Amino acid sequence: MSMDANLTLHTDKYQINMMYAHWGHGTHLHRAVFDVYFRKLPFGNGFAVCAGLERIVDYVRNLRFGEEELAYLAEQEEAYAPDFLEALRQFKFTGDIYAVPEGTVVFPGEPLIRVEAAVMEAQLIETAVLNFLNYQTLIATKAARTKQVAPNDMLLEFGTRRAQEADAAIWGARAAYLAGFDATSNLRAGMLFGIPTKGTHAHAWVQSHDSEANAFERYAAALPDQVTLLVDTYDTLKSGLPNAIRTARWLEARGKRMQAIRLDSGDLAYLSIKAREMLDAAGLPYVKIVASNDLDEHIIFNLKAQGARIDAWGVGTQLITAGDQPALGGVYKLVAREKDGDFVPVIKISGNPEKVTTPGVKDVYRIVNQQTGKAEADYIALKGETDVSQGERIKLFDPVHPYIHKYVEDYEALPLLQPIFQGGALVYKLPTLAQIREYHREQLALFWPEYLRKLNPESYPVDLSTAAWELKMSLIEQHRK
Ligand SMILES: Nc1ncnc2c1ncn2[C@@H]1O[C@H](COP(=O)(O)OP(=O)(O)OP(=O)(O)O)[C@@H](O)[C@H]1O
Ligand SMILES: O=P(O)(O)OC[C@H]1O[C@H](OP(=O)(O)OP(=O)(O)O)[C@H](O)[C@@H]1O
Ligand SMILES: O=C(O)c1cccnc1
Repeated sequence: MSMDANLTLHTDKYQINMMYAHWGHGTHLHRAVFDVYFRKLPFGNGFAVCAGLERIVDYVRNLRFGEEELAYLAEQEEAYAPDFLEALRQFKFTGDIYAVPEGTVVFPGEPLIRVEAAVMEAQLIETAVLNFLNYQTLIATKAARTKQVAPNDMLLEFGTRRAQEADAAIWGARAAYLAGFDATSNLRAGMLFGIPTKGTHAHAWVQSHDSEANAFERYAAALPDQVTLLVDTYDTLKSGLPNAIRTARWLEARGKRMQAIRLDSGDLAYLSIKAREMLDAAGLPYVKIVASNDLDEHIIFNLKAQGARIDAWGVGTQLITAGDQPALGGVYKLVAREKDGDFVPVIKISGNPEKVTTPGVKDVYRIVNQQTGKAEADYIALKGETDVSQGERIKLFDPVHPYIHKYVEDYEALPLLQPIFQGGALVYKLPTLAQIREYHREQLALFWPEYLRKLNPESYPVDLSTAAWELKMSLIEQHRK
């Protein structure tokens, strides 16, 4: 079997089964509209950072059932009819996709992607779209939290060895970078995406020499412009620091400057403060201090509160695995379907009000106050509602407590969903990763700090238009009868 990625069968079997059943009944080309959204923010954060679109675009463009895929499907116990497999041979994505650009600050309950396509096409892509979007958005959000506690420090992504396999490592590195990390240790992520790469050395380098002093010197001799020395193999303050200081002097004598030392165990606050004193006393104020060792945003925040003198943070396991919450629960829900040539809205009812879907084909607008330049709410309107897109007075109300409301008129409505595919053709120019990173930074500036803070943030309003709300209520009512 070739491992070259044809991702077309990167889907749940039930999608193919539904496609087959639609095909058998002749409904496979009926159009359907699906929304992608998540219901709950991860990590107790006040926002999420949308990521995954670039991978989704690549996936959708390359959807094809090749011989290997078709032969495999032919073996399945479902006994799919040969004519169905022939139809799959012709398959391509011919639908429309709208999506929120990567780096956008997003909130629960709002569509991040809208797929309008033949139901067979829309169904096939559900699994992969969620797989990409959920993971990358989760890691970008975790990275944004880390960036928030160390906004002016260097953040290094070190997670590959602990990541949930290879794709997670590289796409996680990319997600971390777009949300504010400065570099990754993964060279392939660097090569594929243009992320800056950085590397120090491991304990193995020190252990593979007779002495730490000798190890440091030989490392400095080999890479004199990129010297960061790991000082904790034997005794950080008694051995690692003095040896590193000697190496820095050795480099100075050759006209070079040592970049940094790295601390990877022990009390990082205490050790960094002591190390800073020793480096400064040795006339080496330019030598920076890197720390690593199971770091996350909480430990970094704590270390800073303790006065740690750390300039750069290597963050691995907790970031790349989103250790404290390893999944985002983004869902893909049918909101409208074609019937007699028209779209009719559909709903999914649930005893849990959060799980009742919002029917209809919808757009999402970010309502930005013209006076303050800050976002006031996101506003979900039915496609074709013109008051919001034309900046007329709109009513903002809490969909859970609709009596809490206000009217706004002095606003700019920024549409969040952008056309990505139209009739199967890519119509979106993918931004560069540098542009996404910059855009993400600008996004944060749109929000009041109370929505962004790491602990107990205010919840940002995501509102429905009156028409969208009434449609939802009427479908709920209809199903109660
Ligand atoms: N001053 C500090 N305040 C809070 N947490 C800290 C502080 N210093 C280090 N930590 C964190 O505490 C944890 C310490 O891990 P652990 O108990 O395994 O100690 P260690 O120093 O790594 O020991 P080992 O030598 O076995 O690696 C790490 O997550 C580290 O980042
Ligand atoms: O702690 P994380 O946030 O996951 O960051 C990555 C970790 O990976 C390395 O340790 P490892 O013990 O794998 O190798 P080493 O011998 O280089 O320390 C490095 O020293 C970090 O501690
Ligand atoms: O360069 C480093 O120091 C590094 C890279 C990956 C994991 N831990 C450390």
